[in-house]
Amino acid sequence: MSERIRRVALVAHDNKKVDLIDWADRNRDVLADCELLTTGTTGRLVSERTGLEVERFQSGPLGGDQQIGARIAEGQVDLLIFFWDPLEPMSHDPDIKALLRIATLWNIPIACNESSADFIVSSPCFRQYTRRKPDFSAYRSRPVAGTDA
Ligand SMILES: O=C(CO)COP(=O)(O)O
Repeated sequence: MSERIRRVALVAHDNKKVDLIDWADRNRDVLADCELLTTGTTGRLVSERTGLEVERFQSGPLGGDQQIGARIAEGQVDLLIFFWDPLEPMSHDPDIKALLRIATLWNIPIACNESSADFIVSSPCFRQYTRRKPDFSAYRSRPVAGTDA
């Protein structure tokens, strides 16, 4: 069944927030048609600038990346736009890696900068796409030495 990108997670580090809110403003019409999930400060800035409604989680350092990662694992996110900062070390680096890892694992499209975000929203796949959902059934029931007969 073909689907459209509907649930979009928006996250940006402080040095990239201006880039993200400018991008969101430029793509306001596209995003108005989507459910937006955001980390705390990013969400406040996006909604202040665009007037769009967003579902805001905790700020990244307080667990917001993990909350979005959990939504991805639950199959509730279609696209991750995450303008992370490649020049600054972050206190919550493990959470950032985890978010990027879980999005990769679940085959979610990820844009880490403006150019990639532009490519994704202008792609025909944005409107109609069948994302292959990975099959992890082997992980749910794999045999573990010493525990299985
Ligand atoms: O730190 C973040 C992502 O790792 C973003 O968090 P904020 O949107 O709360 O600044």
